[in-house]
Amino acid sequence: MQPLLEINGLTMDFGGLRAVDNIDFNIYSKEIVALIGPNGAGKTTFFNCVTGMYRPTGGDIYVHTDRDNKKRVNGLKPNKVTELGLARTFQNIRLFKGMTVLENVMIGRHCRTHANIFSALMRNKRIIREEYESASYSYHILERVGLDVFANEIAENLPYGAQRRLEIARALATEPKVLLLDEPAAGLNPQETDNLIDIIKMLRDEENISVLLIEHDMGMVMKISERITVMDYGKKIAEGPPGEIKENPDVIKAYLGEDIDAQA
Ligand SMILES: Nc1ncnc2c1ncn2[C@@H]1O[C@H](COP(=O)(O)OP(=O)(O)OP(=O)(O)O)[C@@H](O)[C@H]1O
Repeated sequence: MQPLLEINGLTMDFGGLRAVDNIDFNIYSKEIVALIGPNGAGKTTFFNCVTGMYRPTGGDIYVHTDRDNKKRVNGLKPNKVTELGLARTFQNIRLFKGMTVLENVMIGRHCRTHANIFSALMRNKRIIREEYESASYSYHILERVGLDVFANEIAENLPYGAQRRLEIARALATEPKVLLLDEPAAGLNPQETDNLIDIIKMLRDEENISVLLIEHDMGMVMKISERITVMDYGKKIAEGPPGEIKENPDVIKAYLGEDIDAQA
């Protein structure tokens, strides 16, 4: 089976610091995979390389566009990476706070429409139709993540947990094949975390989206992941199903006595 995302020997140096060290990683259709590791292990740098925020110093990143074709992602701008089907959220919420919830999702939709500054000024028939389609598609996404009731609210007035879901909705508007979530459960209460787990599973089961998440909430990681990749000091130190990872001596050592089993 072809992976959706194929990464070989990914390496990222910041001066003398090797933040990501020769990582191989694949994600396949309809998978939920967690990327874990202690603080500073290189997880966010890995995301930044994959999504075009950083140009890796070594290795190859490919998106399989169909059965026989793959496109090299290294060095592409973030918007081009998004067009290839990779979307992400960030550790810190990055919404357009003064805009409505629906408008925030419509902005995410932009990479799938043809609007530009000139066509928007002209407001020809095609643009008006596209705007309408973008609004109704975005509203549908809000329904999927349970935010449709807030569609016309200003984003910054939403409760924190709903703002986190809105970030996911905005990423979904780009029609990703793989969704990369950077600490999606940070700051959520247990009920909100359970709700997030349901949303992620729904995306896999009903929208055929694969999800790669960085997460420190081990309870969530163990509940949701089919596979876990563990990084430490930039290297991949383990990979496997949750049951194996919990028992892996290298992983236990990397967490320096943090009892990942007890947190699960
Ligand atoms: N832009 C940068 N310039 C220089 N060093 C960086 C840069 N970004 C990250 N680093 C360093 O790279 C290493 C990996 O950082 P990274 O943020 O990727 O870790 P992480 O696993 O995501 O950590 P956390 O779980 O705390 O978010 C750290 O030593 C960090 O200080």
